[in-house]
Amino acid sequence: MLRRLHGLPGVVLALGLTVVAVTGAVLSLQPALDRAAAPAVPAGTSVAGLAAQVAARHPGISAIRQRPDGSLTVAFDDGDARGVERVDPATGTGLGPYQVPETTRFITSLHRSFLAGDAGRAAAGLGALAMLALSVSGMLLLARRLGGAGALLRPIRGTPAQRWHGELGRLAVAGLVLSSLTGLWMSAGTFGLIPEAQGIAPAVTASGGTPAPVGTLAALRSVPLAELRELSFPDPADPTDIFTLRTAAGETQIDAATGAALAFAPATGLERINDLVRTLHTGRGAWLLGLLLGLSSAAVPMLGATGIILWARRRAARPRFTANAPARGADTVILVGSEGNSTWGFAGTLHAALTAAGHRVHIAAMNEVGAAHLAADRLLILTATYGEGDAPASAKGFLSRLARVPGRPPVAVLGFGDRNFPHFCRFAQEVADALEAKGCPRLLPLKRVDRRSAQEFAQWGQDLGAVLGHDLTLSHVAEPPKTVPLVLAGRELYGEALGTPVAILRFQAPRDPRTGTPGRLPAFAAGDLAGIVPPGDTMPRFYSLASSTRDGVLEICVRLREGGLCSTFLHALAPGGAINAFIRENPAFRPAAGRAPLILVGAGAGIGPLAGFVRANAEERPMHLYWGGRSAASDFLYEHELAQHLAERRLTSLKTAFSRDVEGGAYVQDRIAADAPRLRELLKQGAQILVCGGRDMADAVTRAFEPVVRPLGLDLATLKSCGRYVEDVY
Ligand SMILES: Cc1cc2nc3c(=O)[nH]c(=O)nc-3n(C[C@H](O)[C@H](O)[C@H](O)COP(=O)(O)O)c2cc1C
Repeated sequence: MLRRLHGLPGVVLALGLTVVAVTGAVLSLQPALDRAAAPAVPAGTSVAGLAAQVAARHPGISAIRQRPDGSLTVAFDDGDARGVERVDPATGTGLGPYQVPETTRFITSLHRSFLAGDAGRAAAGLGALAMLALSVSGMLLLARRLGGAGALLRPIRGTPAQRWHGELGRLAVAGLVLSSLTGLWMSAGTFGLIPEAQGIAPAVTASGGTPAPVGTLAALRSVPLAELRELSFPDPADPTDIFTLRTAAGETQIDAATGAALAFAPATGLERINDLVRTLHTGRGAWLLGLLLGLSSAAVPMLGATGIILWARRRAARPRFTANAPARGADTVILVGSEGNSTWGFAGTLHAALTAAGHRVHIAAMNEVGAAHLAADRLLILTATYGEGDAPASAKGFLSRLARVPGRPPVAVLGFGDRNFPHFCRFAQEVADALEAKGCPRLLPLKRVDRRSAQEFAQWGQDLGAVLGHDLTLSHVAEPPKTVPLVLAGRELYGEALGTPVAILRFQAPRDPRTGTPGRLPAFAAGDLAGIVPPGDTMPRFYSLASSTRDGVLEICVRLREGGLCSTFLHALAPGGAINAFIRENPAFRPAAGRAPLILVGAGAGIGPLAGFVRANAEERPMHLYWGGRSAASDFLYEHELAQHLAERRLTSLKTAFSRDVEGGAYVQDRIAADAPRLRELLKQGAQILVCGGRDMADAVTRAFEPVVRPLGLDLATLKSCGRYVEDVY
């Protein structure tokens, strides 16, 4: 719901809001410029003093105004000359005619009404309402993503578009909320939705005597010039007319002959609110606030652009289902937890089979769980597991939402995972436990599907059919991922002497056969994953990328595994040989933004993405690499490149450990333990730790880091939860 409120309306309104925000940002400069240009109002000058000086030059003076930026203007009609003139507050001398530049007038009109009169003014008012809704829903979404309102200042992880959108959003949100609230108030005033602010001045009777010189009037002599808002002069032809003086406190009517204050109408509460709202919206009279509001508004085009990218990506990734029954009234609800979309494919097969069997079936992402889903006759949950047994993207918010949603339908949970991971289907287990704790009866025991096995899925379908009392045949044919062809451009082989060959493979896009021009690589960054489908199989294998598109090659490190279909295929590939691959973004495994030091830890082929991070470090951010191999002579991957990076300061320090070397015989975790004091110093500076390699190495490294971080009052769980300890483990 929240995402729907934020997503599509944001995209639709992006252009209109950009116009309002950019013009607002330009106008916000005005108060600071005006303030710099306006002559200072000298202390000790009274309204009477200035009025006398100006009246001496302009016998037909009708009003003096002090504008919010502090400048003074005089309206006059002297018979031969008339107009509005700026005056020096110290001497009352004229500073030239007052006029708003044509460009400012144009920008103001664009800002207030899109140059379209009342209809445009109404649209701008609705725009302010939309901006308010987008700001609030955006912050709620960010809080949900970062782990609650208390976590709103945590580092934001994800793709560049996600990071920019989140960072800019939280920087600008206060200014945008203030601008939109005050803009809404002013719009409501324009359309008469707020009652008249002005108090009613009491009826007074002037003495009718001969007007005294304005400089002598007591009620004007007692008011400092700095407090003046406006002084209206009496009509010289009407002896009963009076002076009207407006200050922030209210309106005073003054006898032109005696100089006595005849009546005082204090400013109403509404007038004071209007004044405050105008100041808070325009920054006039508060130039610094104006600039801050302007900066917030200037973020809107970028927020719009990154928002559109995020929305389009989410839309493209969302699977489509024909005949999805509405959630309300569905007898069966399928909720899906997926990151790479394959689980959606299985869920689609299940949806179609159940619908064909006569059920009303609704399918949705686990993150969307709501009361209508839990009101169904039965709930079927299909979910993948990632990382340390974590939730996939479409299920990240499920457990926290589940606790708040009422309803206890009978459930069956089907986990999708990979037995090669130590936490096989751990998230599915957590979901099943949470549902049981909530009191949902179990329709079927938790079932785990290994590596997308169509047979295991079909078996579960039979079990489900037995419970439902009808046949349920689930024949799922996985949709192959969209791959691009790549050709091997170069290879380096290490570790042969040890019987554990590791190859660095560099691929390029094939050349155009007609023109011979090099093809374009897909977009990727070091640390993302390349999915490679070996010939004769449908299951992709994932390899961490050691390069980014900018390097002009797709580079991976592959260890030859005994009986491994894909690694055998890749090691046998000759230069010019072709593969089919696709990119899976891996935003969780990237250096955090900023200049805090990075501690990179890896072993064997796990050096790939770490070498990629170092290679991309042109800005010489402190990077410390700990890497473990078997033998310095045989499998020191990237040896020469790393030496060059050290010389160029892309790499700050390198510590290696070789397990098979006679004098060394050490592992990477030994280097961590030995370097504890230095690592503690780096962690005090906010260092982030990135670990890549096999599961056993990663566990040993975790154990080695525990005593390193403990004296700092830290623990690895905390570092992991805020993205300062991230792993890419296989
Ligand atoms: C980076 C990565 C991490 C994974 N971590 C686990 C894990 O910890 N436990 C597990 O059982 N499966 C793990 N898997 C396997 C996925 O859960 C499995 O491939 C699943 O079918 C993916 O479904 P999806 O395409 O819908 O996201 C992981 C896969 C990848 C690519």
